[in-house]
Amino acid sequence: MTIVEIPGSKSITARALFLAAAAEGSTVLRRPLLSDDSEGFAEGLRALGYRIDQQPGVWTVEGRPAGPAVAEADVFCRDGATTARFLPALVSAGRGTFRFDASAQMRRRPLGPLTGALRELGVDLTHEQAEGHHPLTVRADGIKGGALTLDAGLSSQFLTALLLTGPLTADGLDITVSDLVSVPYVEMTLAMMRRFGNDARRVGDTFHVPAQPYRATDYLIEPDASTASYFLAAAALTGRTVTIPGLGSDSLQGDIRFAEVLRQMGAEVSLSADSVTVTGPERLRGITVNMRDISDTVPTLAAIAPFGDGPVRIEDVYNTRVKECDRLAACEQNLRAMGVRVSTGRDWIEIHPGQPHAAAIACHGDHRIAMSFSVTALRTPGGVTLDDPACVRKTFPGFHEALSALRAEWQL
Ligand SMILES: O=C(O)C1=C[C@@H](OP(=O)(O)O)[C@@H](O)[C@H](O)C1
Ligand SMILES: C=C(OP(=O)(O)O)C(=O)O
Repeated sequence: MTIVEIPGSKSITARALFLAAAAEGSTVLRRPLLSDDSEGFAEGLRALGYRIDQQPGVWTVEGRPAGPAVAEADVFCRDGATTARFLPALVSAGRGTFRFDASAQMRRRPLGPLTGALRELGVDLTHEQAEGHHPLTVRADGIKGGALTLDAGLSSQFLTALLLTGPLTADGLDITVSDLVSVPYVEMTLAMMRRFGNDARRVGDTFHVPAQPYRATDYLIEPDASTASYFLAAAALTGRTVTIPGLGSDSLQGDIRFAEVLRQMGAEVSLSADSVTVTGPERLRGITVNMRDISDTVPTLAAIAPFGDGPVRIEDVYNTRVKECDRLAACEQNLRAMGVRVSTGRDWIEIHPGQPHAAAIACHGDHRIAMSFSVTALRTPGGVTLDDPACVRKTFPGFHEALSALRAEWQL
């Protein structure tokens, strides 16, 4: 049995930073993620005048319920969609002129439903180039609040940004959503808002957010369940056993359900409140699975799918086409390059059984493509080469070292 320590959750770290910045008092965050996304989020807050003390394993954030400490700022959001979507909403509830830009990759990703909603709430927001994309400028003068509608079919992060901001408005928000994807991330948002003292709740398709101030707290960040998926998949693929401590049925992260997907494929899975263990079967089974709730693990599943005894079909994942890259297209391209038969439609991918051969993998600057196909390499004679191995820094800079340690232990 191999124990793998997984770094902190990207999504929980981003929310915790937002909530701590907006809370009355000083918040202690334990075991935050150290990666490009989380560093970028913290750097963005600092540019807005928030004070964050970063010690190894412990970040302390001085909250400012009234909003940014500066009247003007320029924030670069790197590749992080949580930074690029949550921070413009945060500043909108404050006062001042704030410009946001992001990497070329992030500039391509959608923002329109969120900026449209902020405008509906009276926020003066202008896009500098393409409508609905970075760069943008917010001239903020507080938000009164009220009712609004939101299309969350491309990303749940639009809703999370508004939910997190709701308590900072004068009257609170009532947000009615359509076509919501990635529901577990919204449940995570509500659960974390509760931990910081706000009783936002969902009734049907409407989210009610009272203007109830956030209070500082002491918050322990869980290991990242999407990152865990690569190590659980590695066990499933090689017939080994991997245990991940700190991540189990009590997790706030929907992606822990990836273990259930592996169970359907024949792996032995045991889940306690705070750990998960996966043992790979003799032969993986082909399955059909809807991954709308856990779409960050689509590339992980696609990468081990050729080793099934029948086709693996992944459905209802259109929005994986607007992530760091078009992930259905990237999975299709790379599996084909390895000689695997694969087909895709608007919101699905189907992968047929076959032994992959060595190939050069096009990462498209996407950490999940790089990490997923590194797992395929464990059972690919000749392995793979990645055109951009460093792109894993977005969520797990130490990924390659961690996977090499597994290889060494398993003598692969
Ligand atoms: O809110 C979050 O922290 C996230 C929500 C999901 O995005 P979508 O809602 O765009 O699917 C997920 O893919 C992303 O990695 C993190
Ligand atoms: C989609 C992802 O990130 P982001 O927060 O940039 O959307 C991801 O980490 O897979």
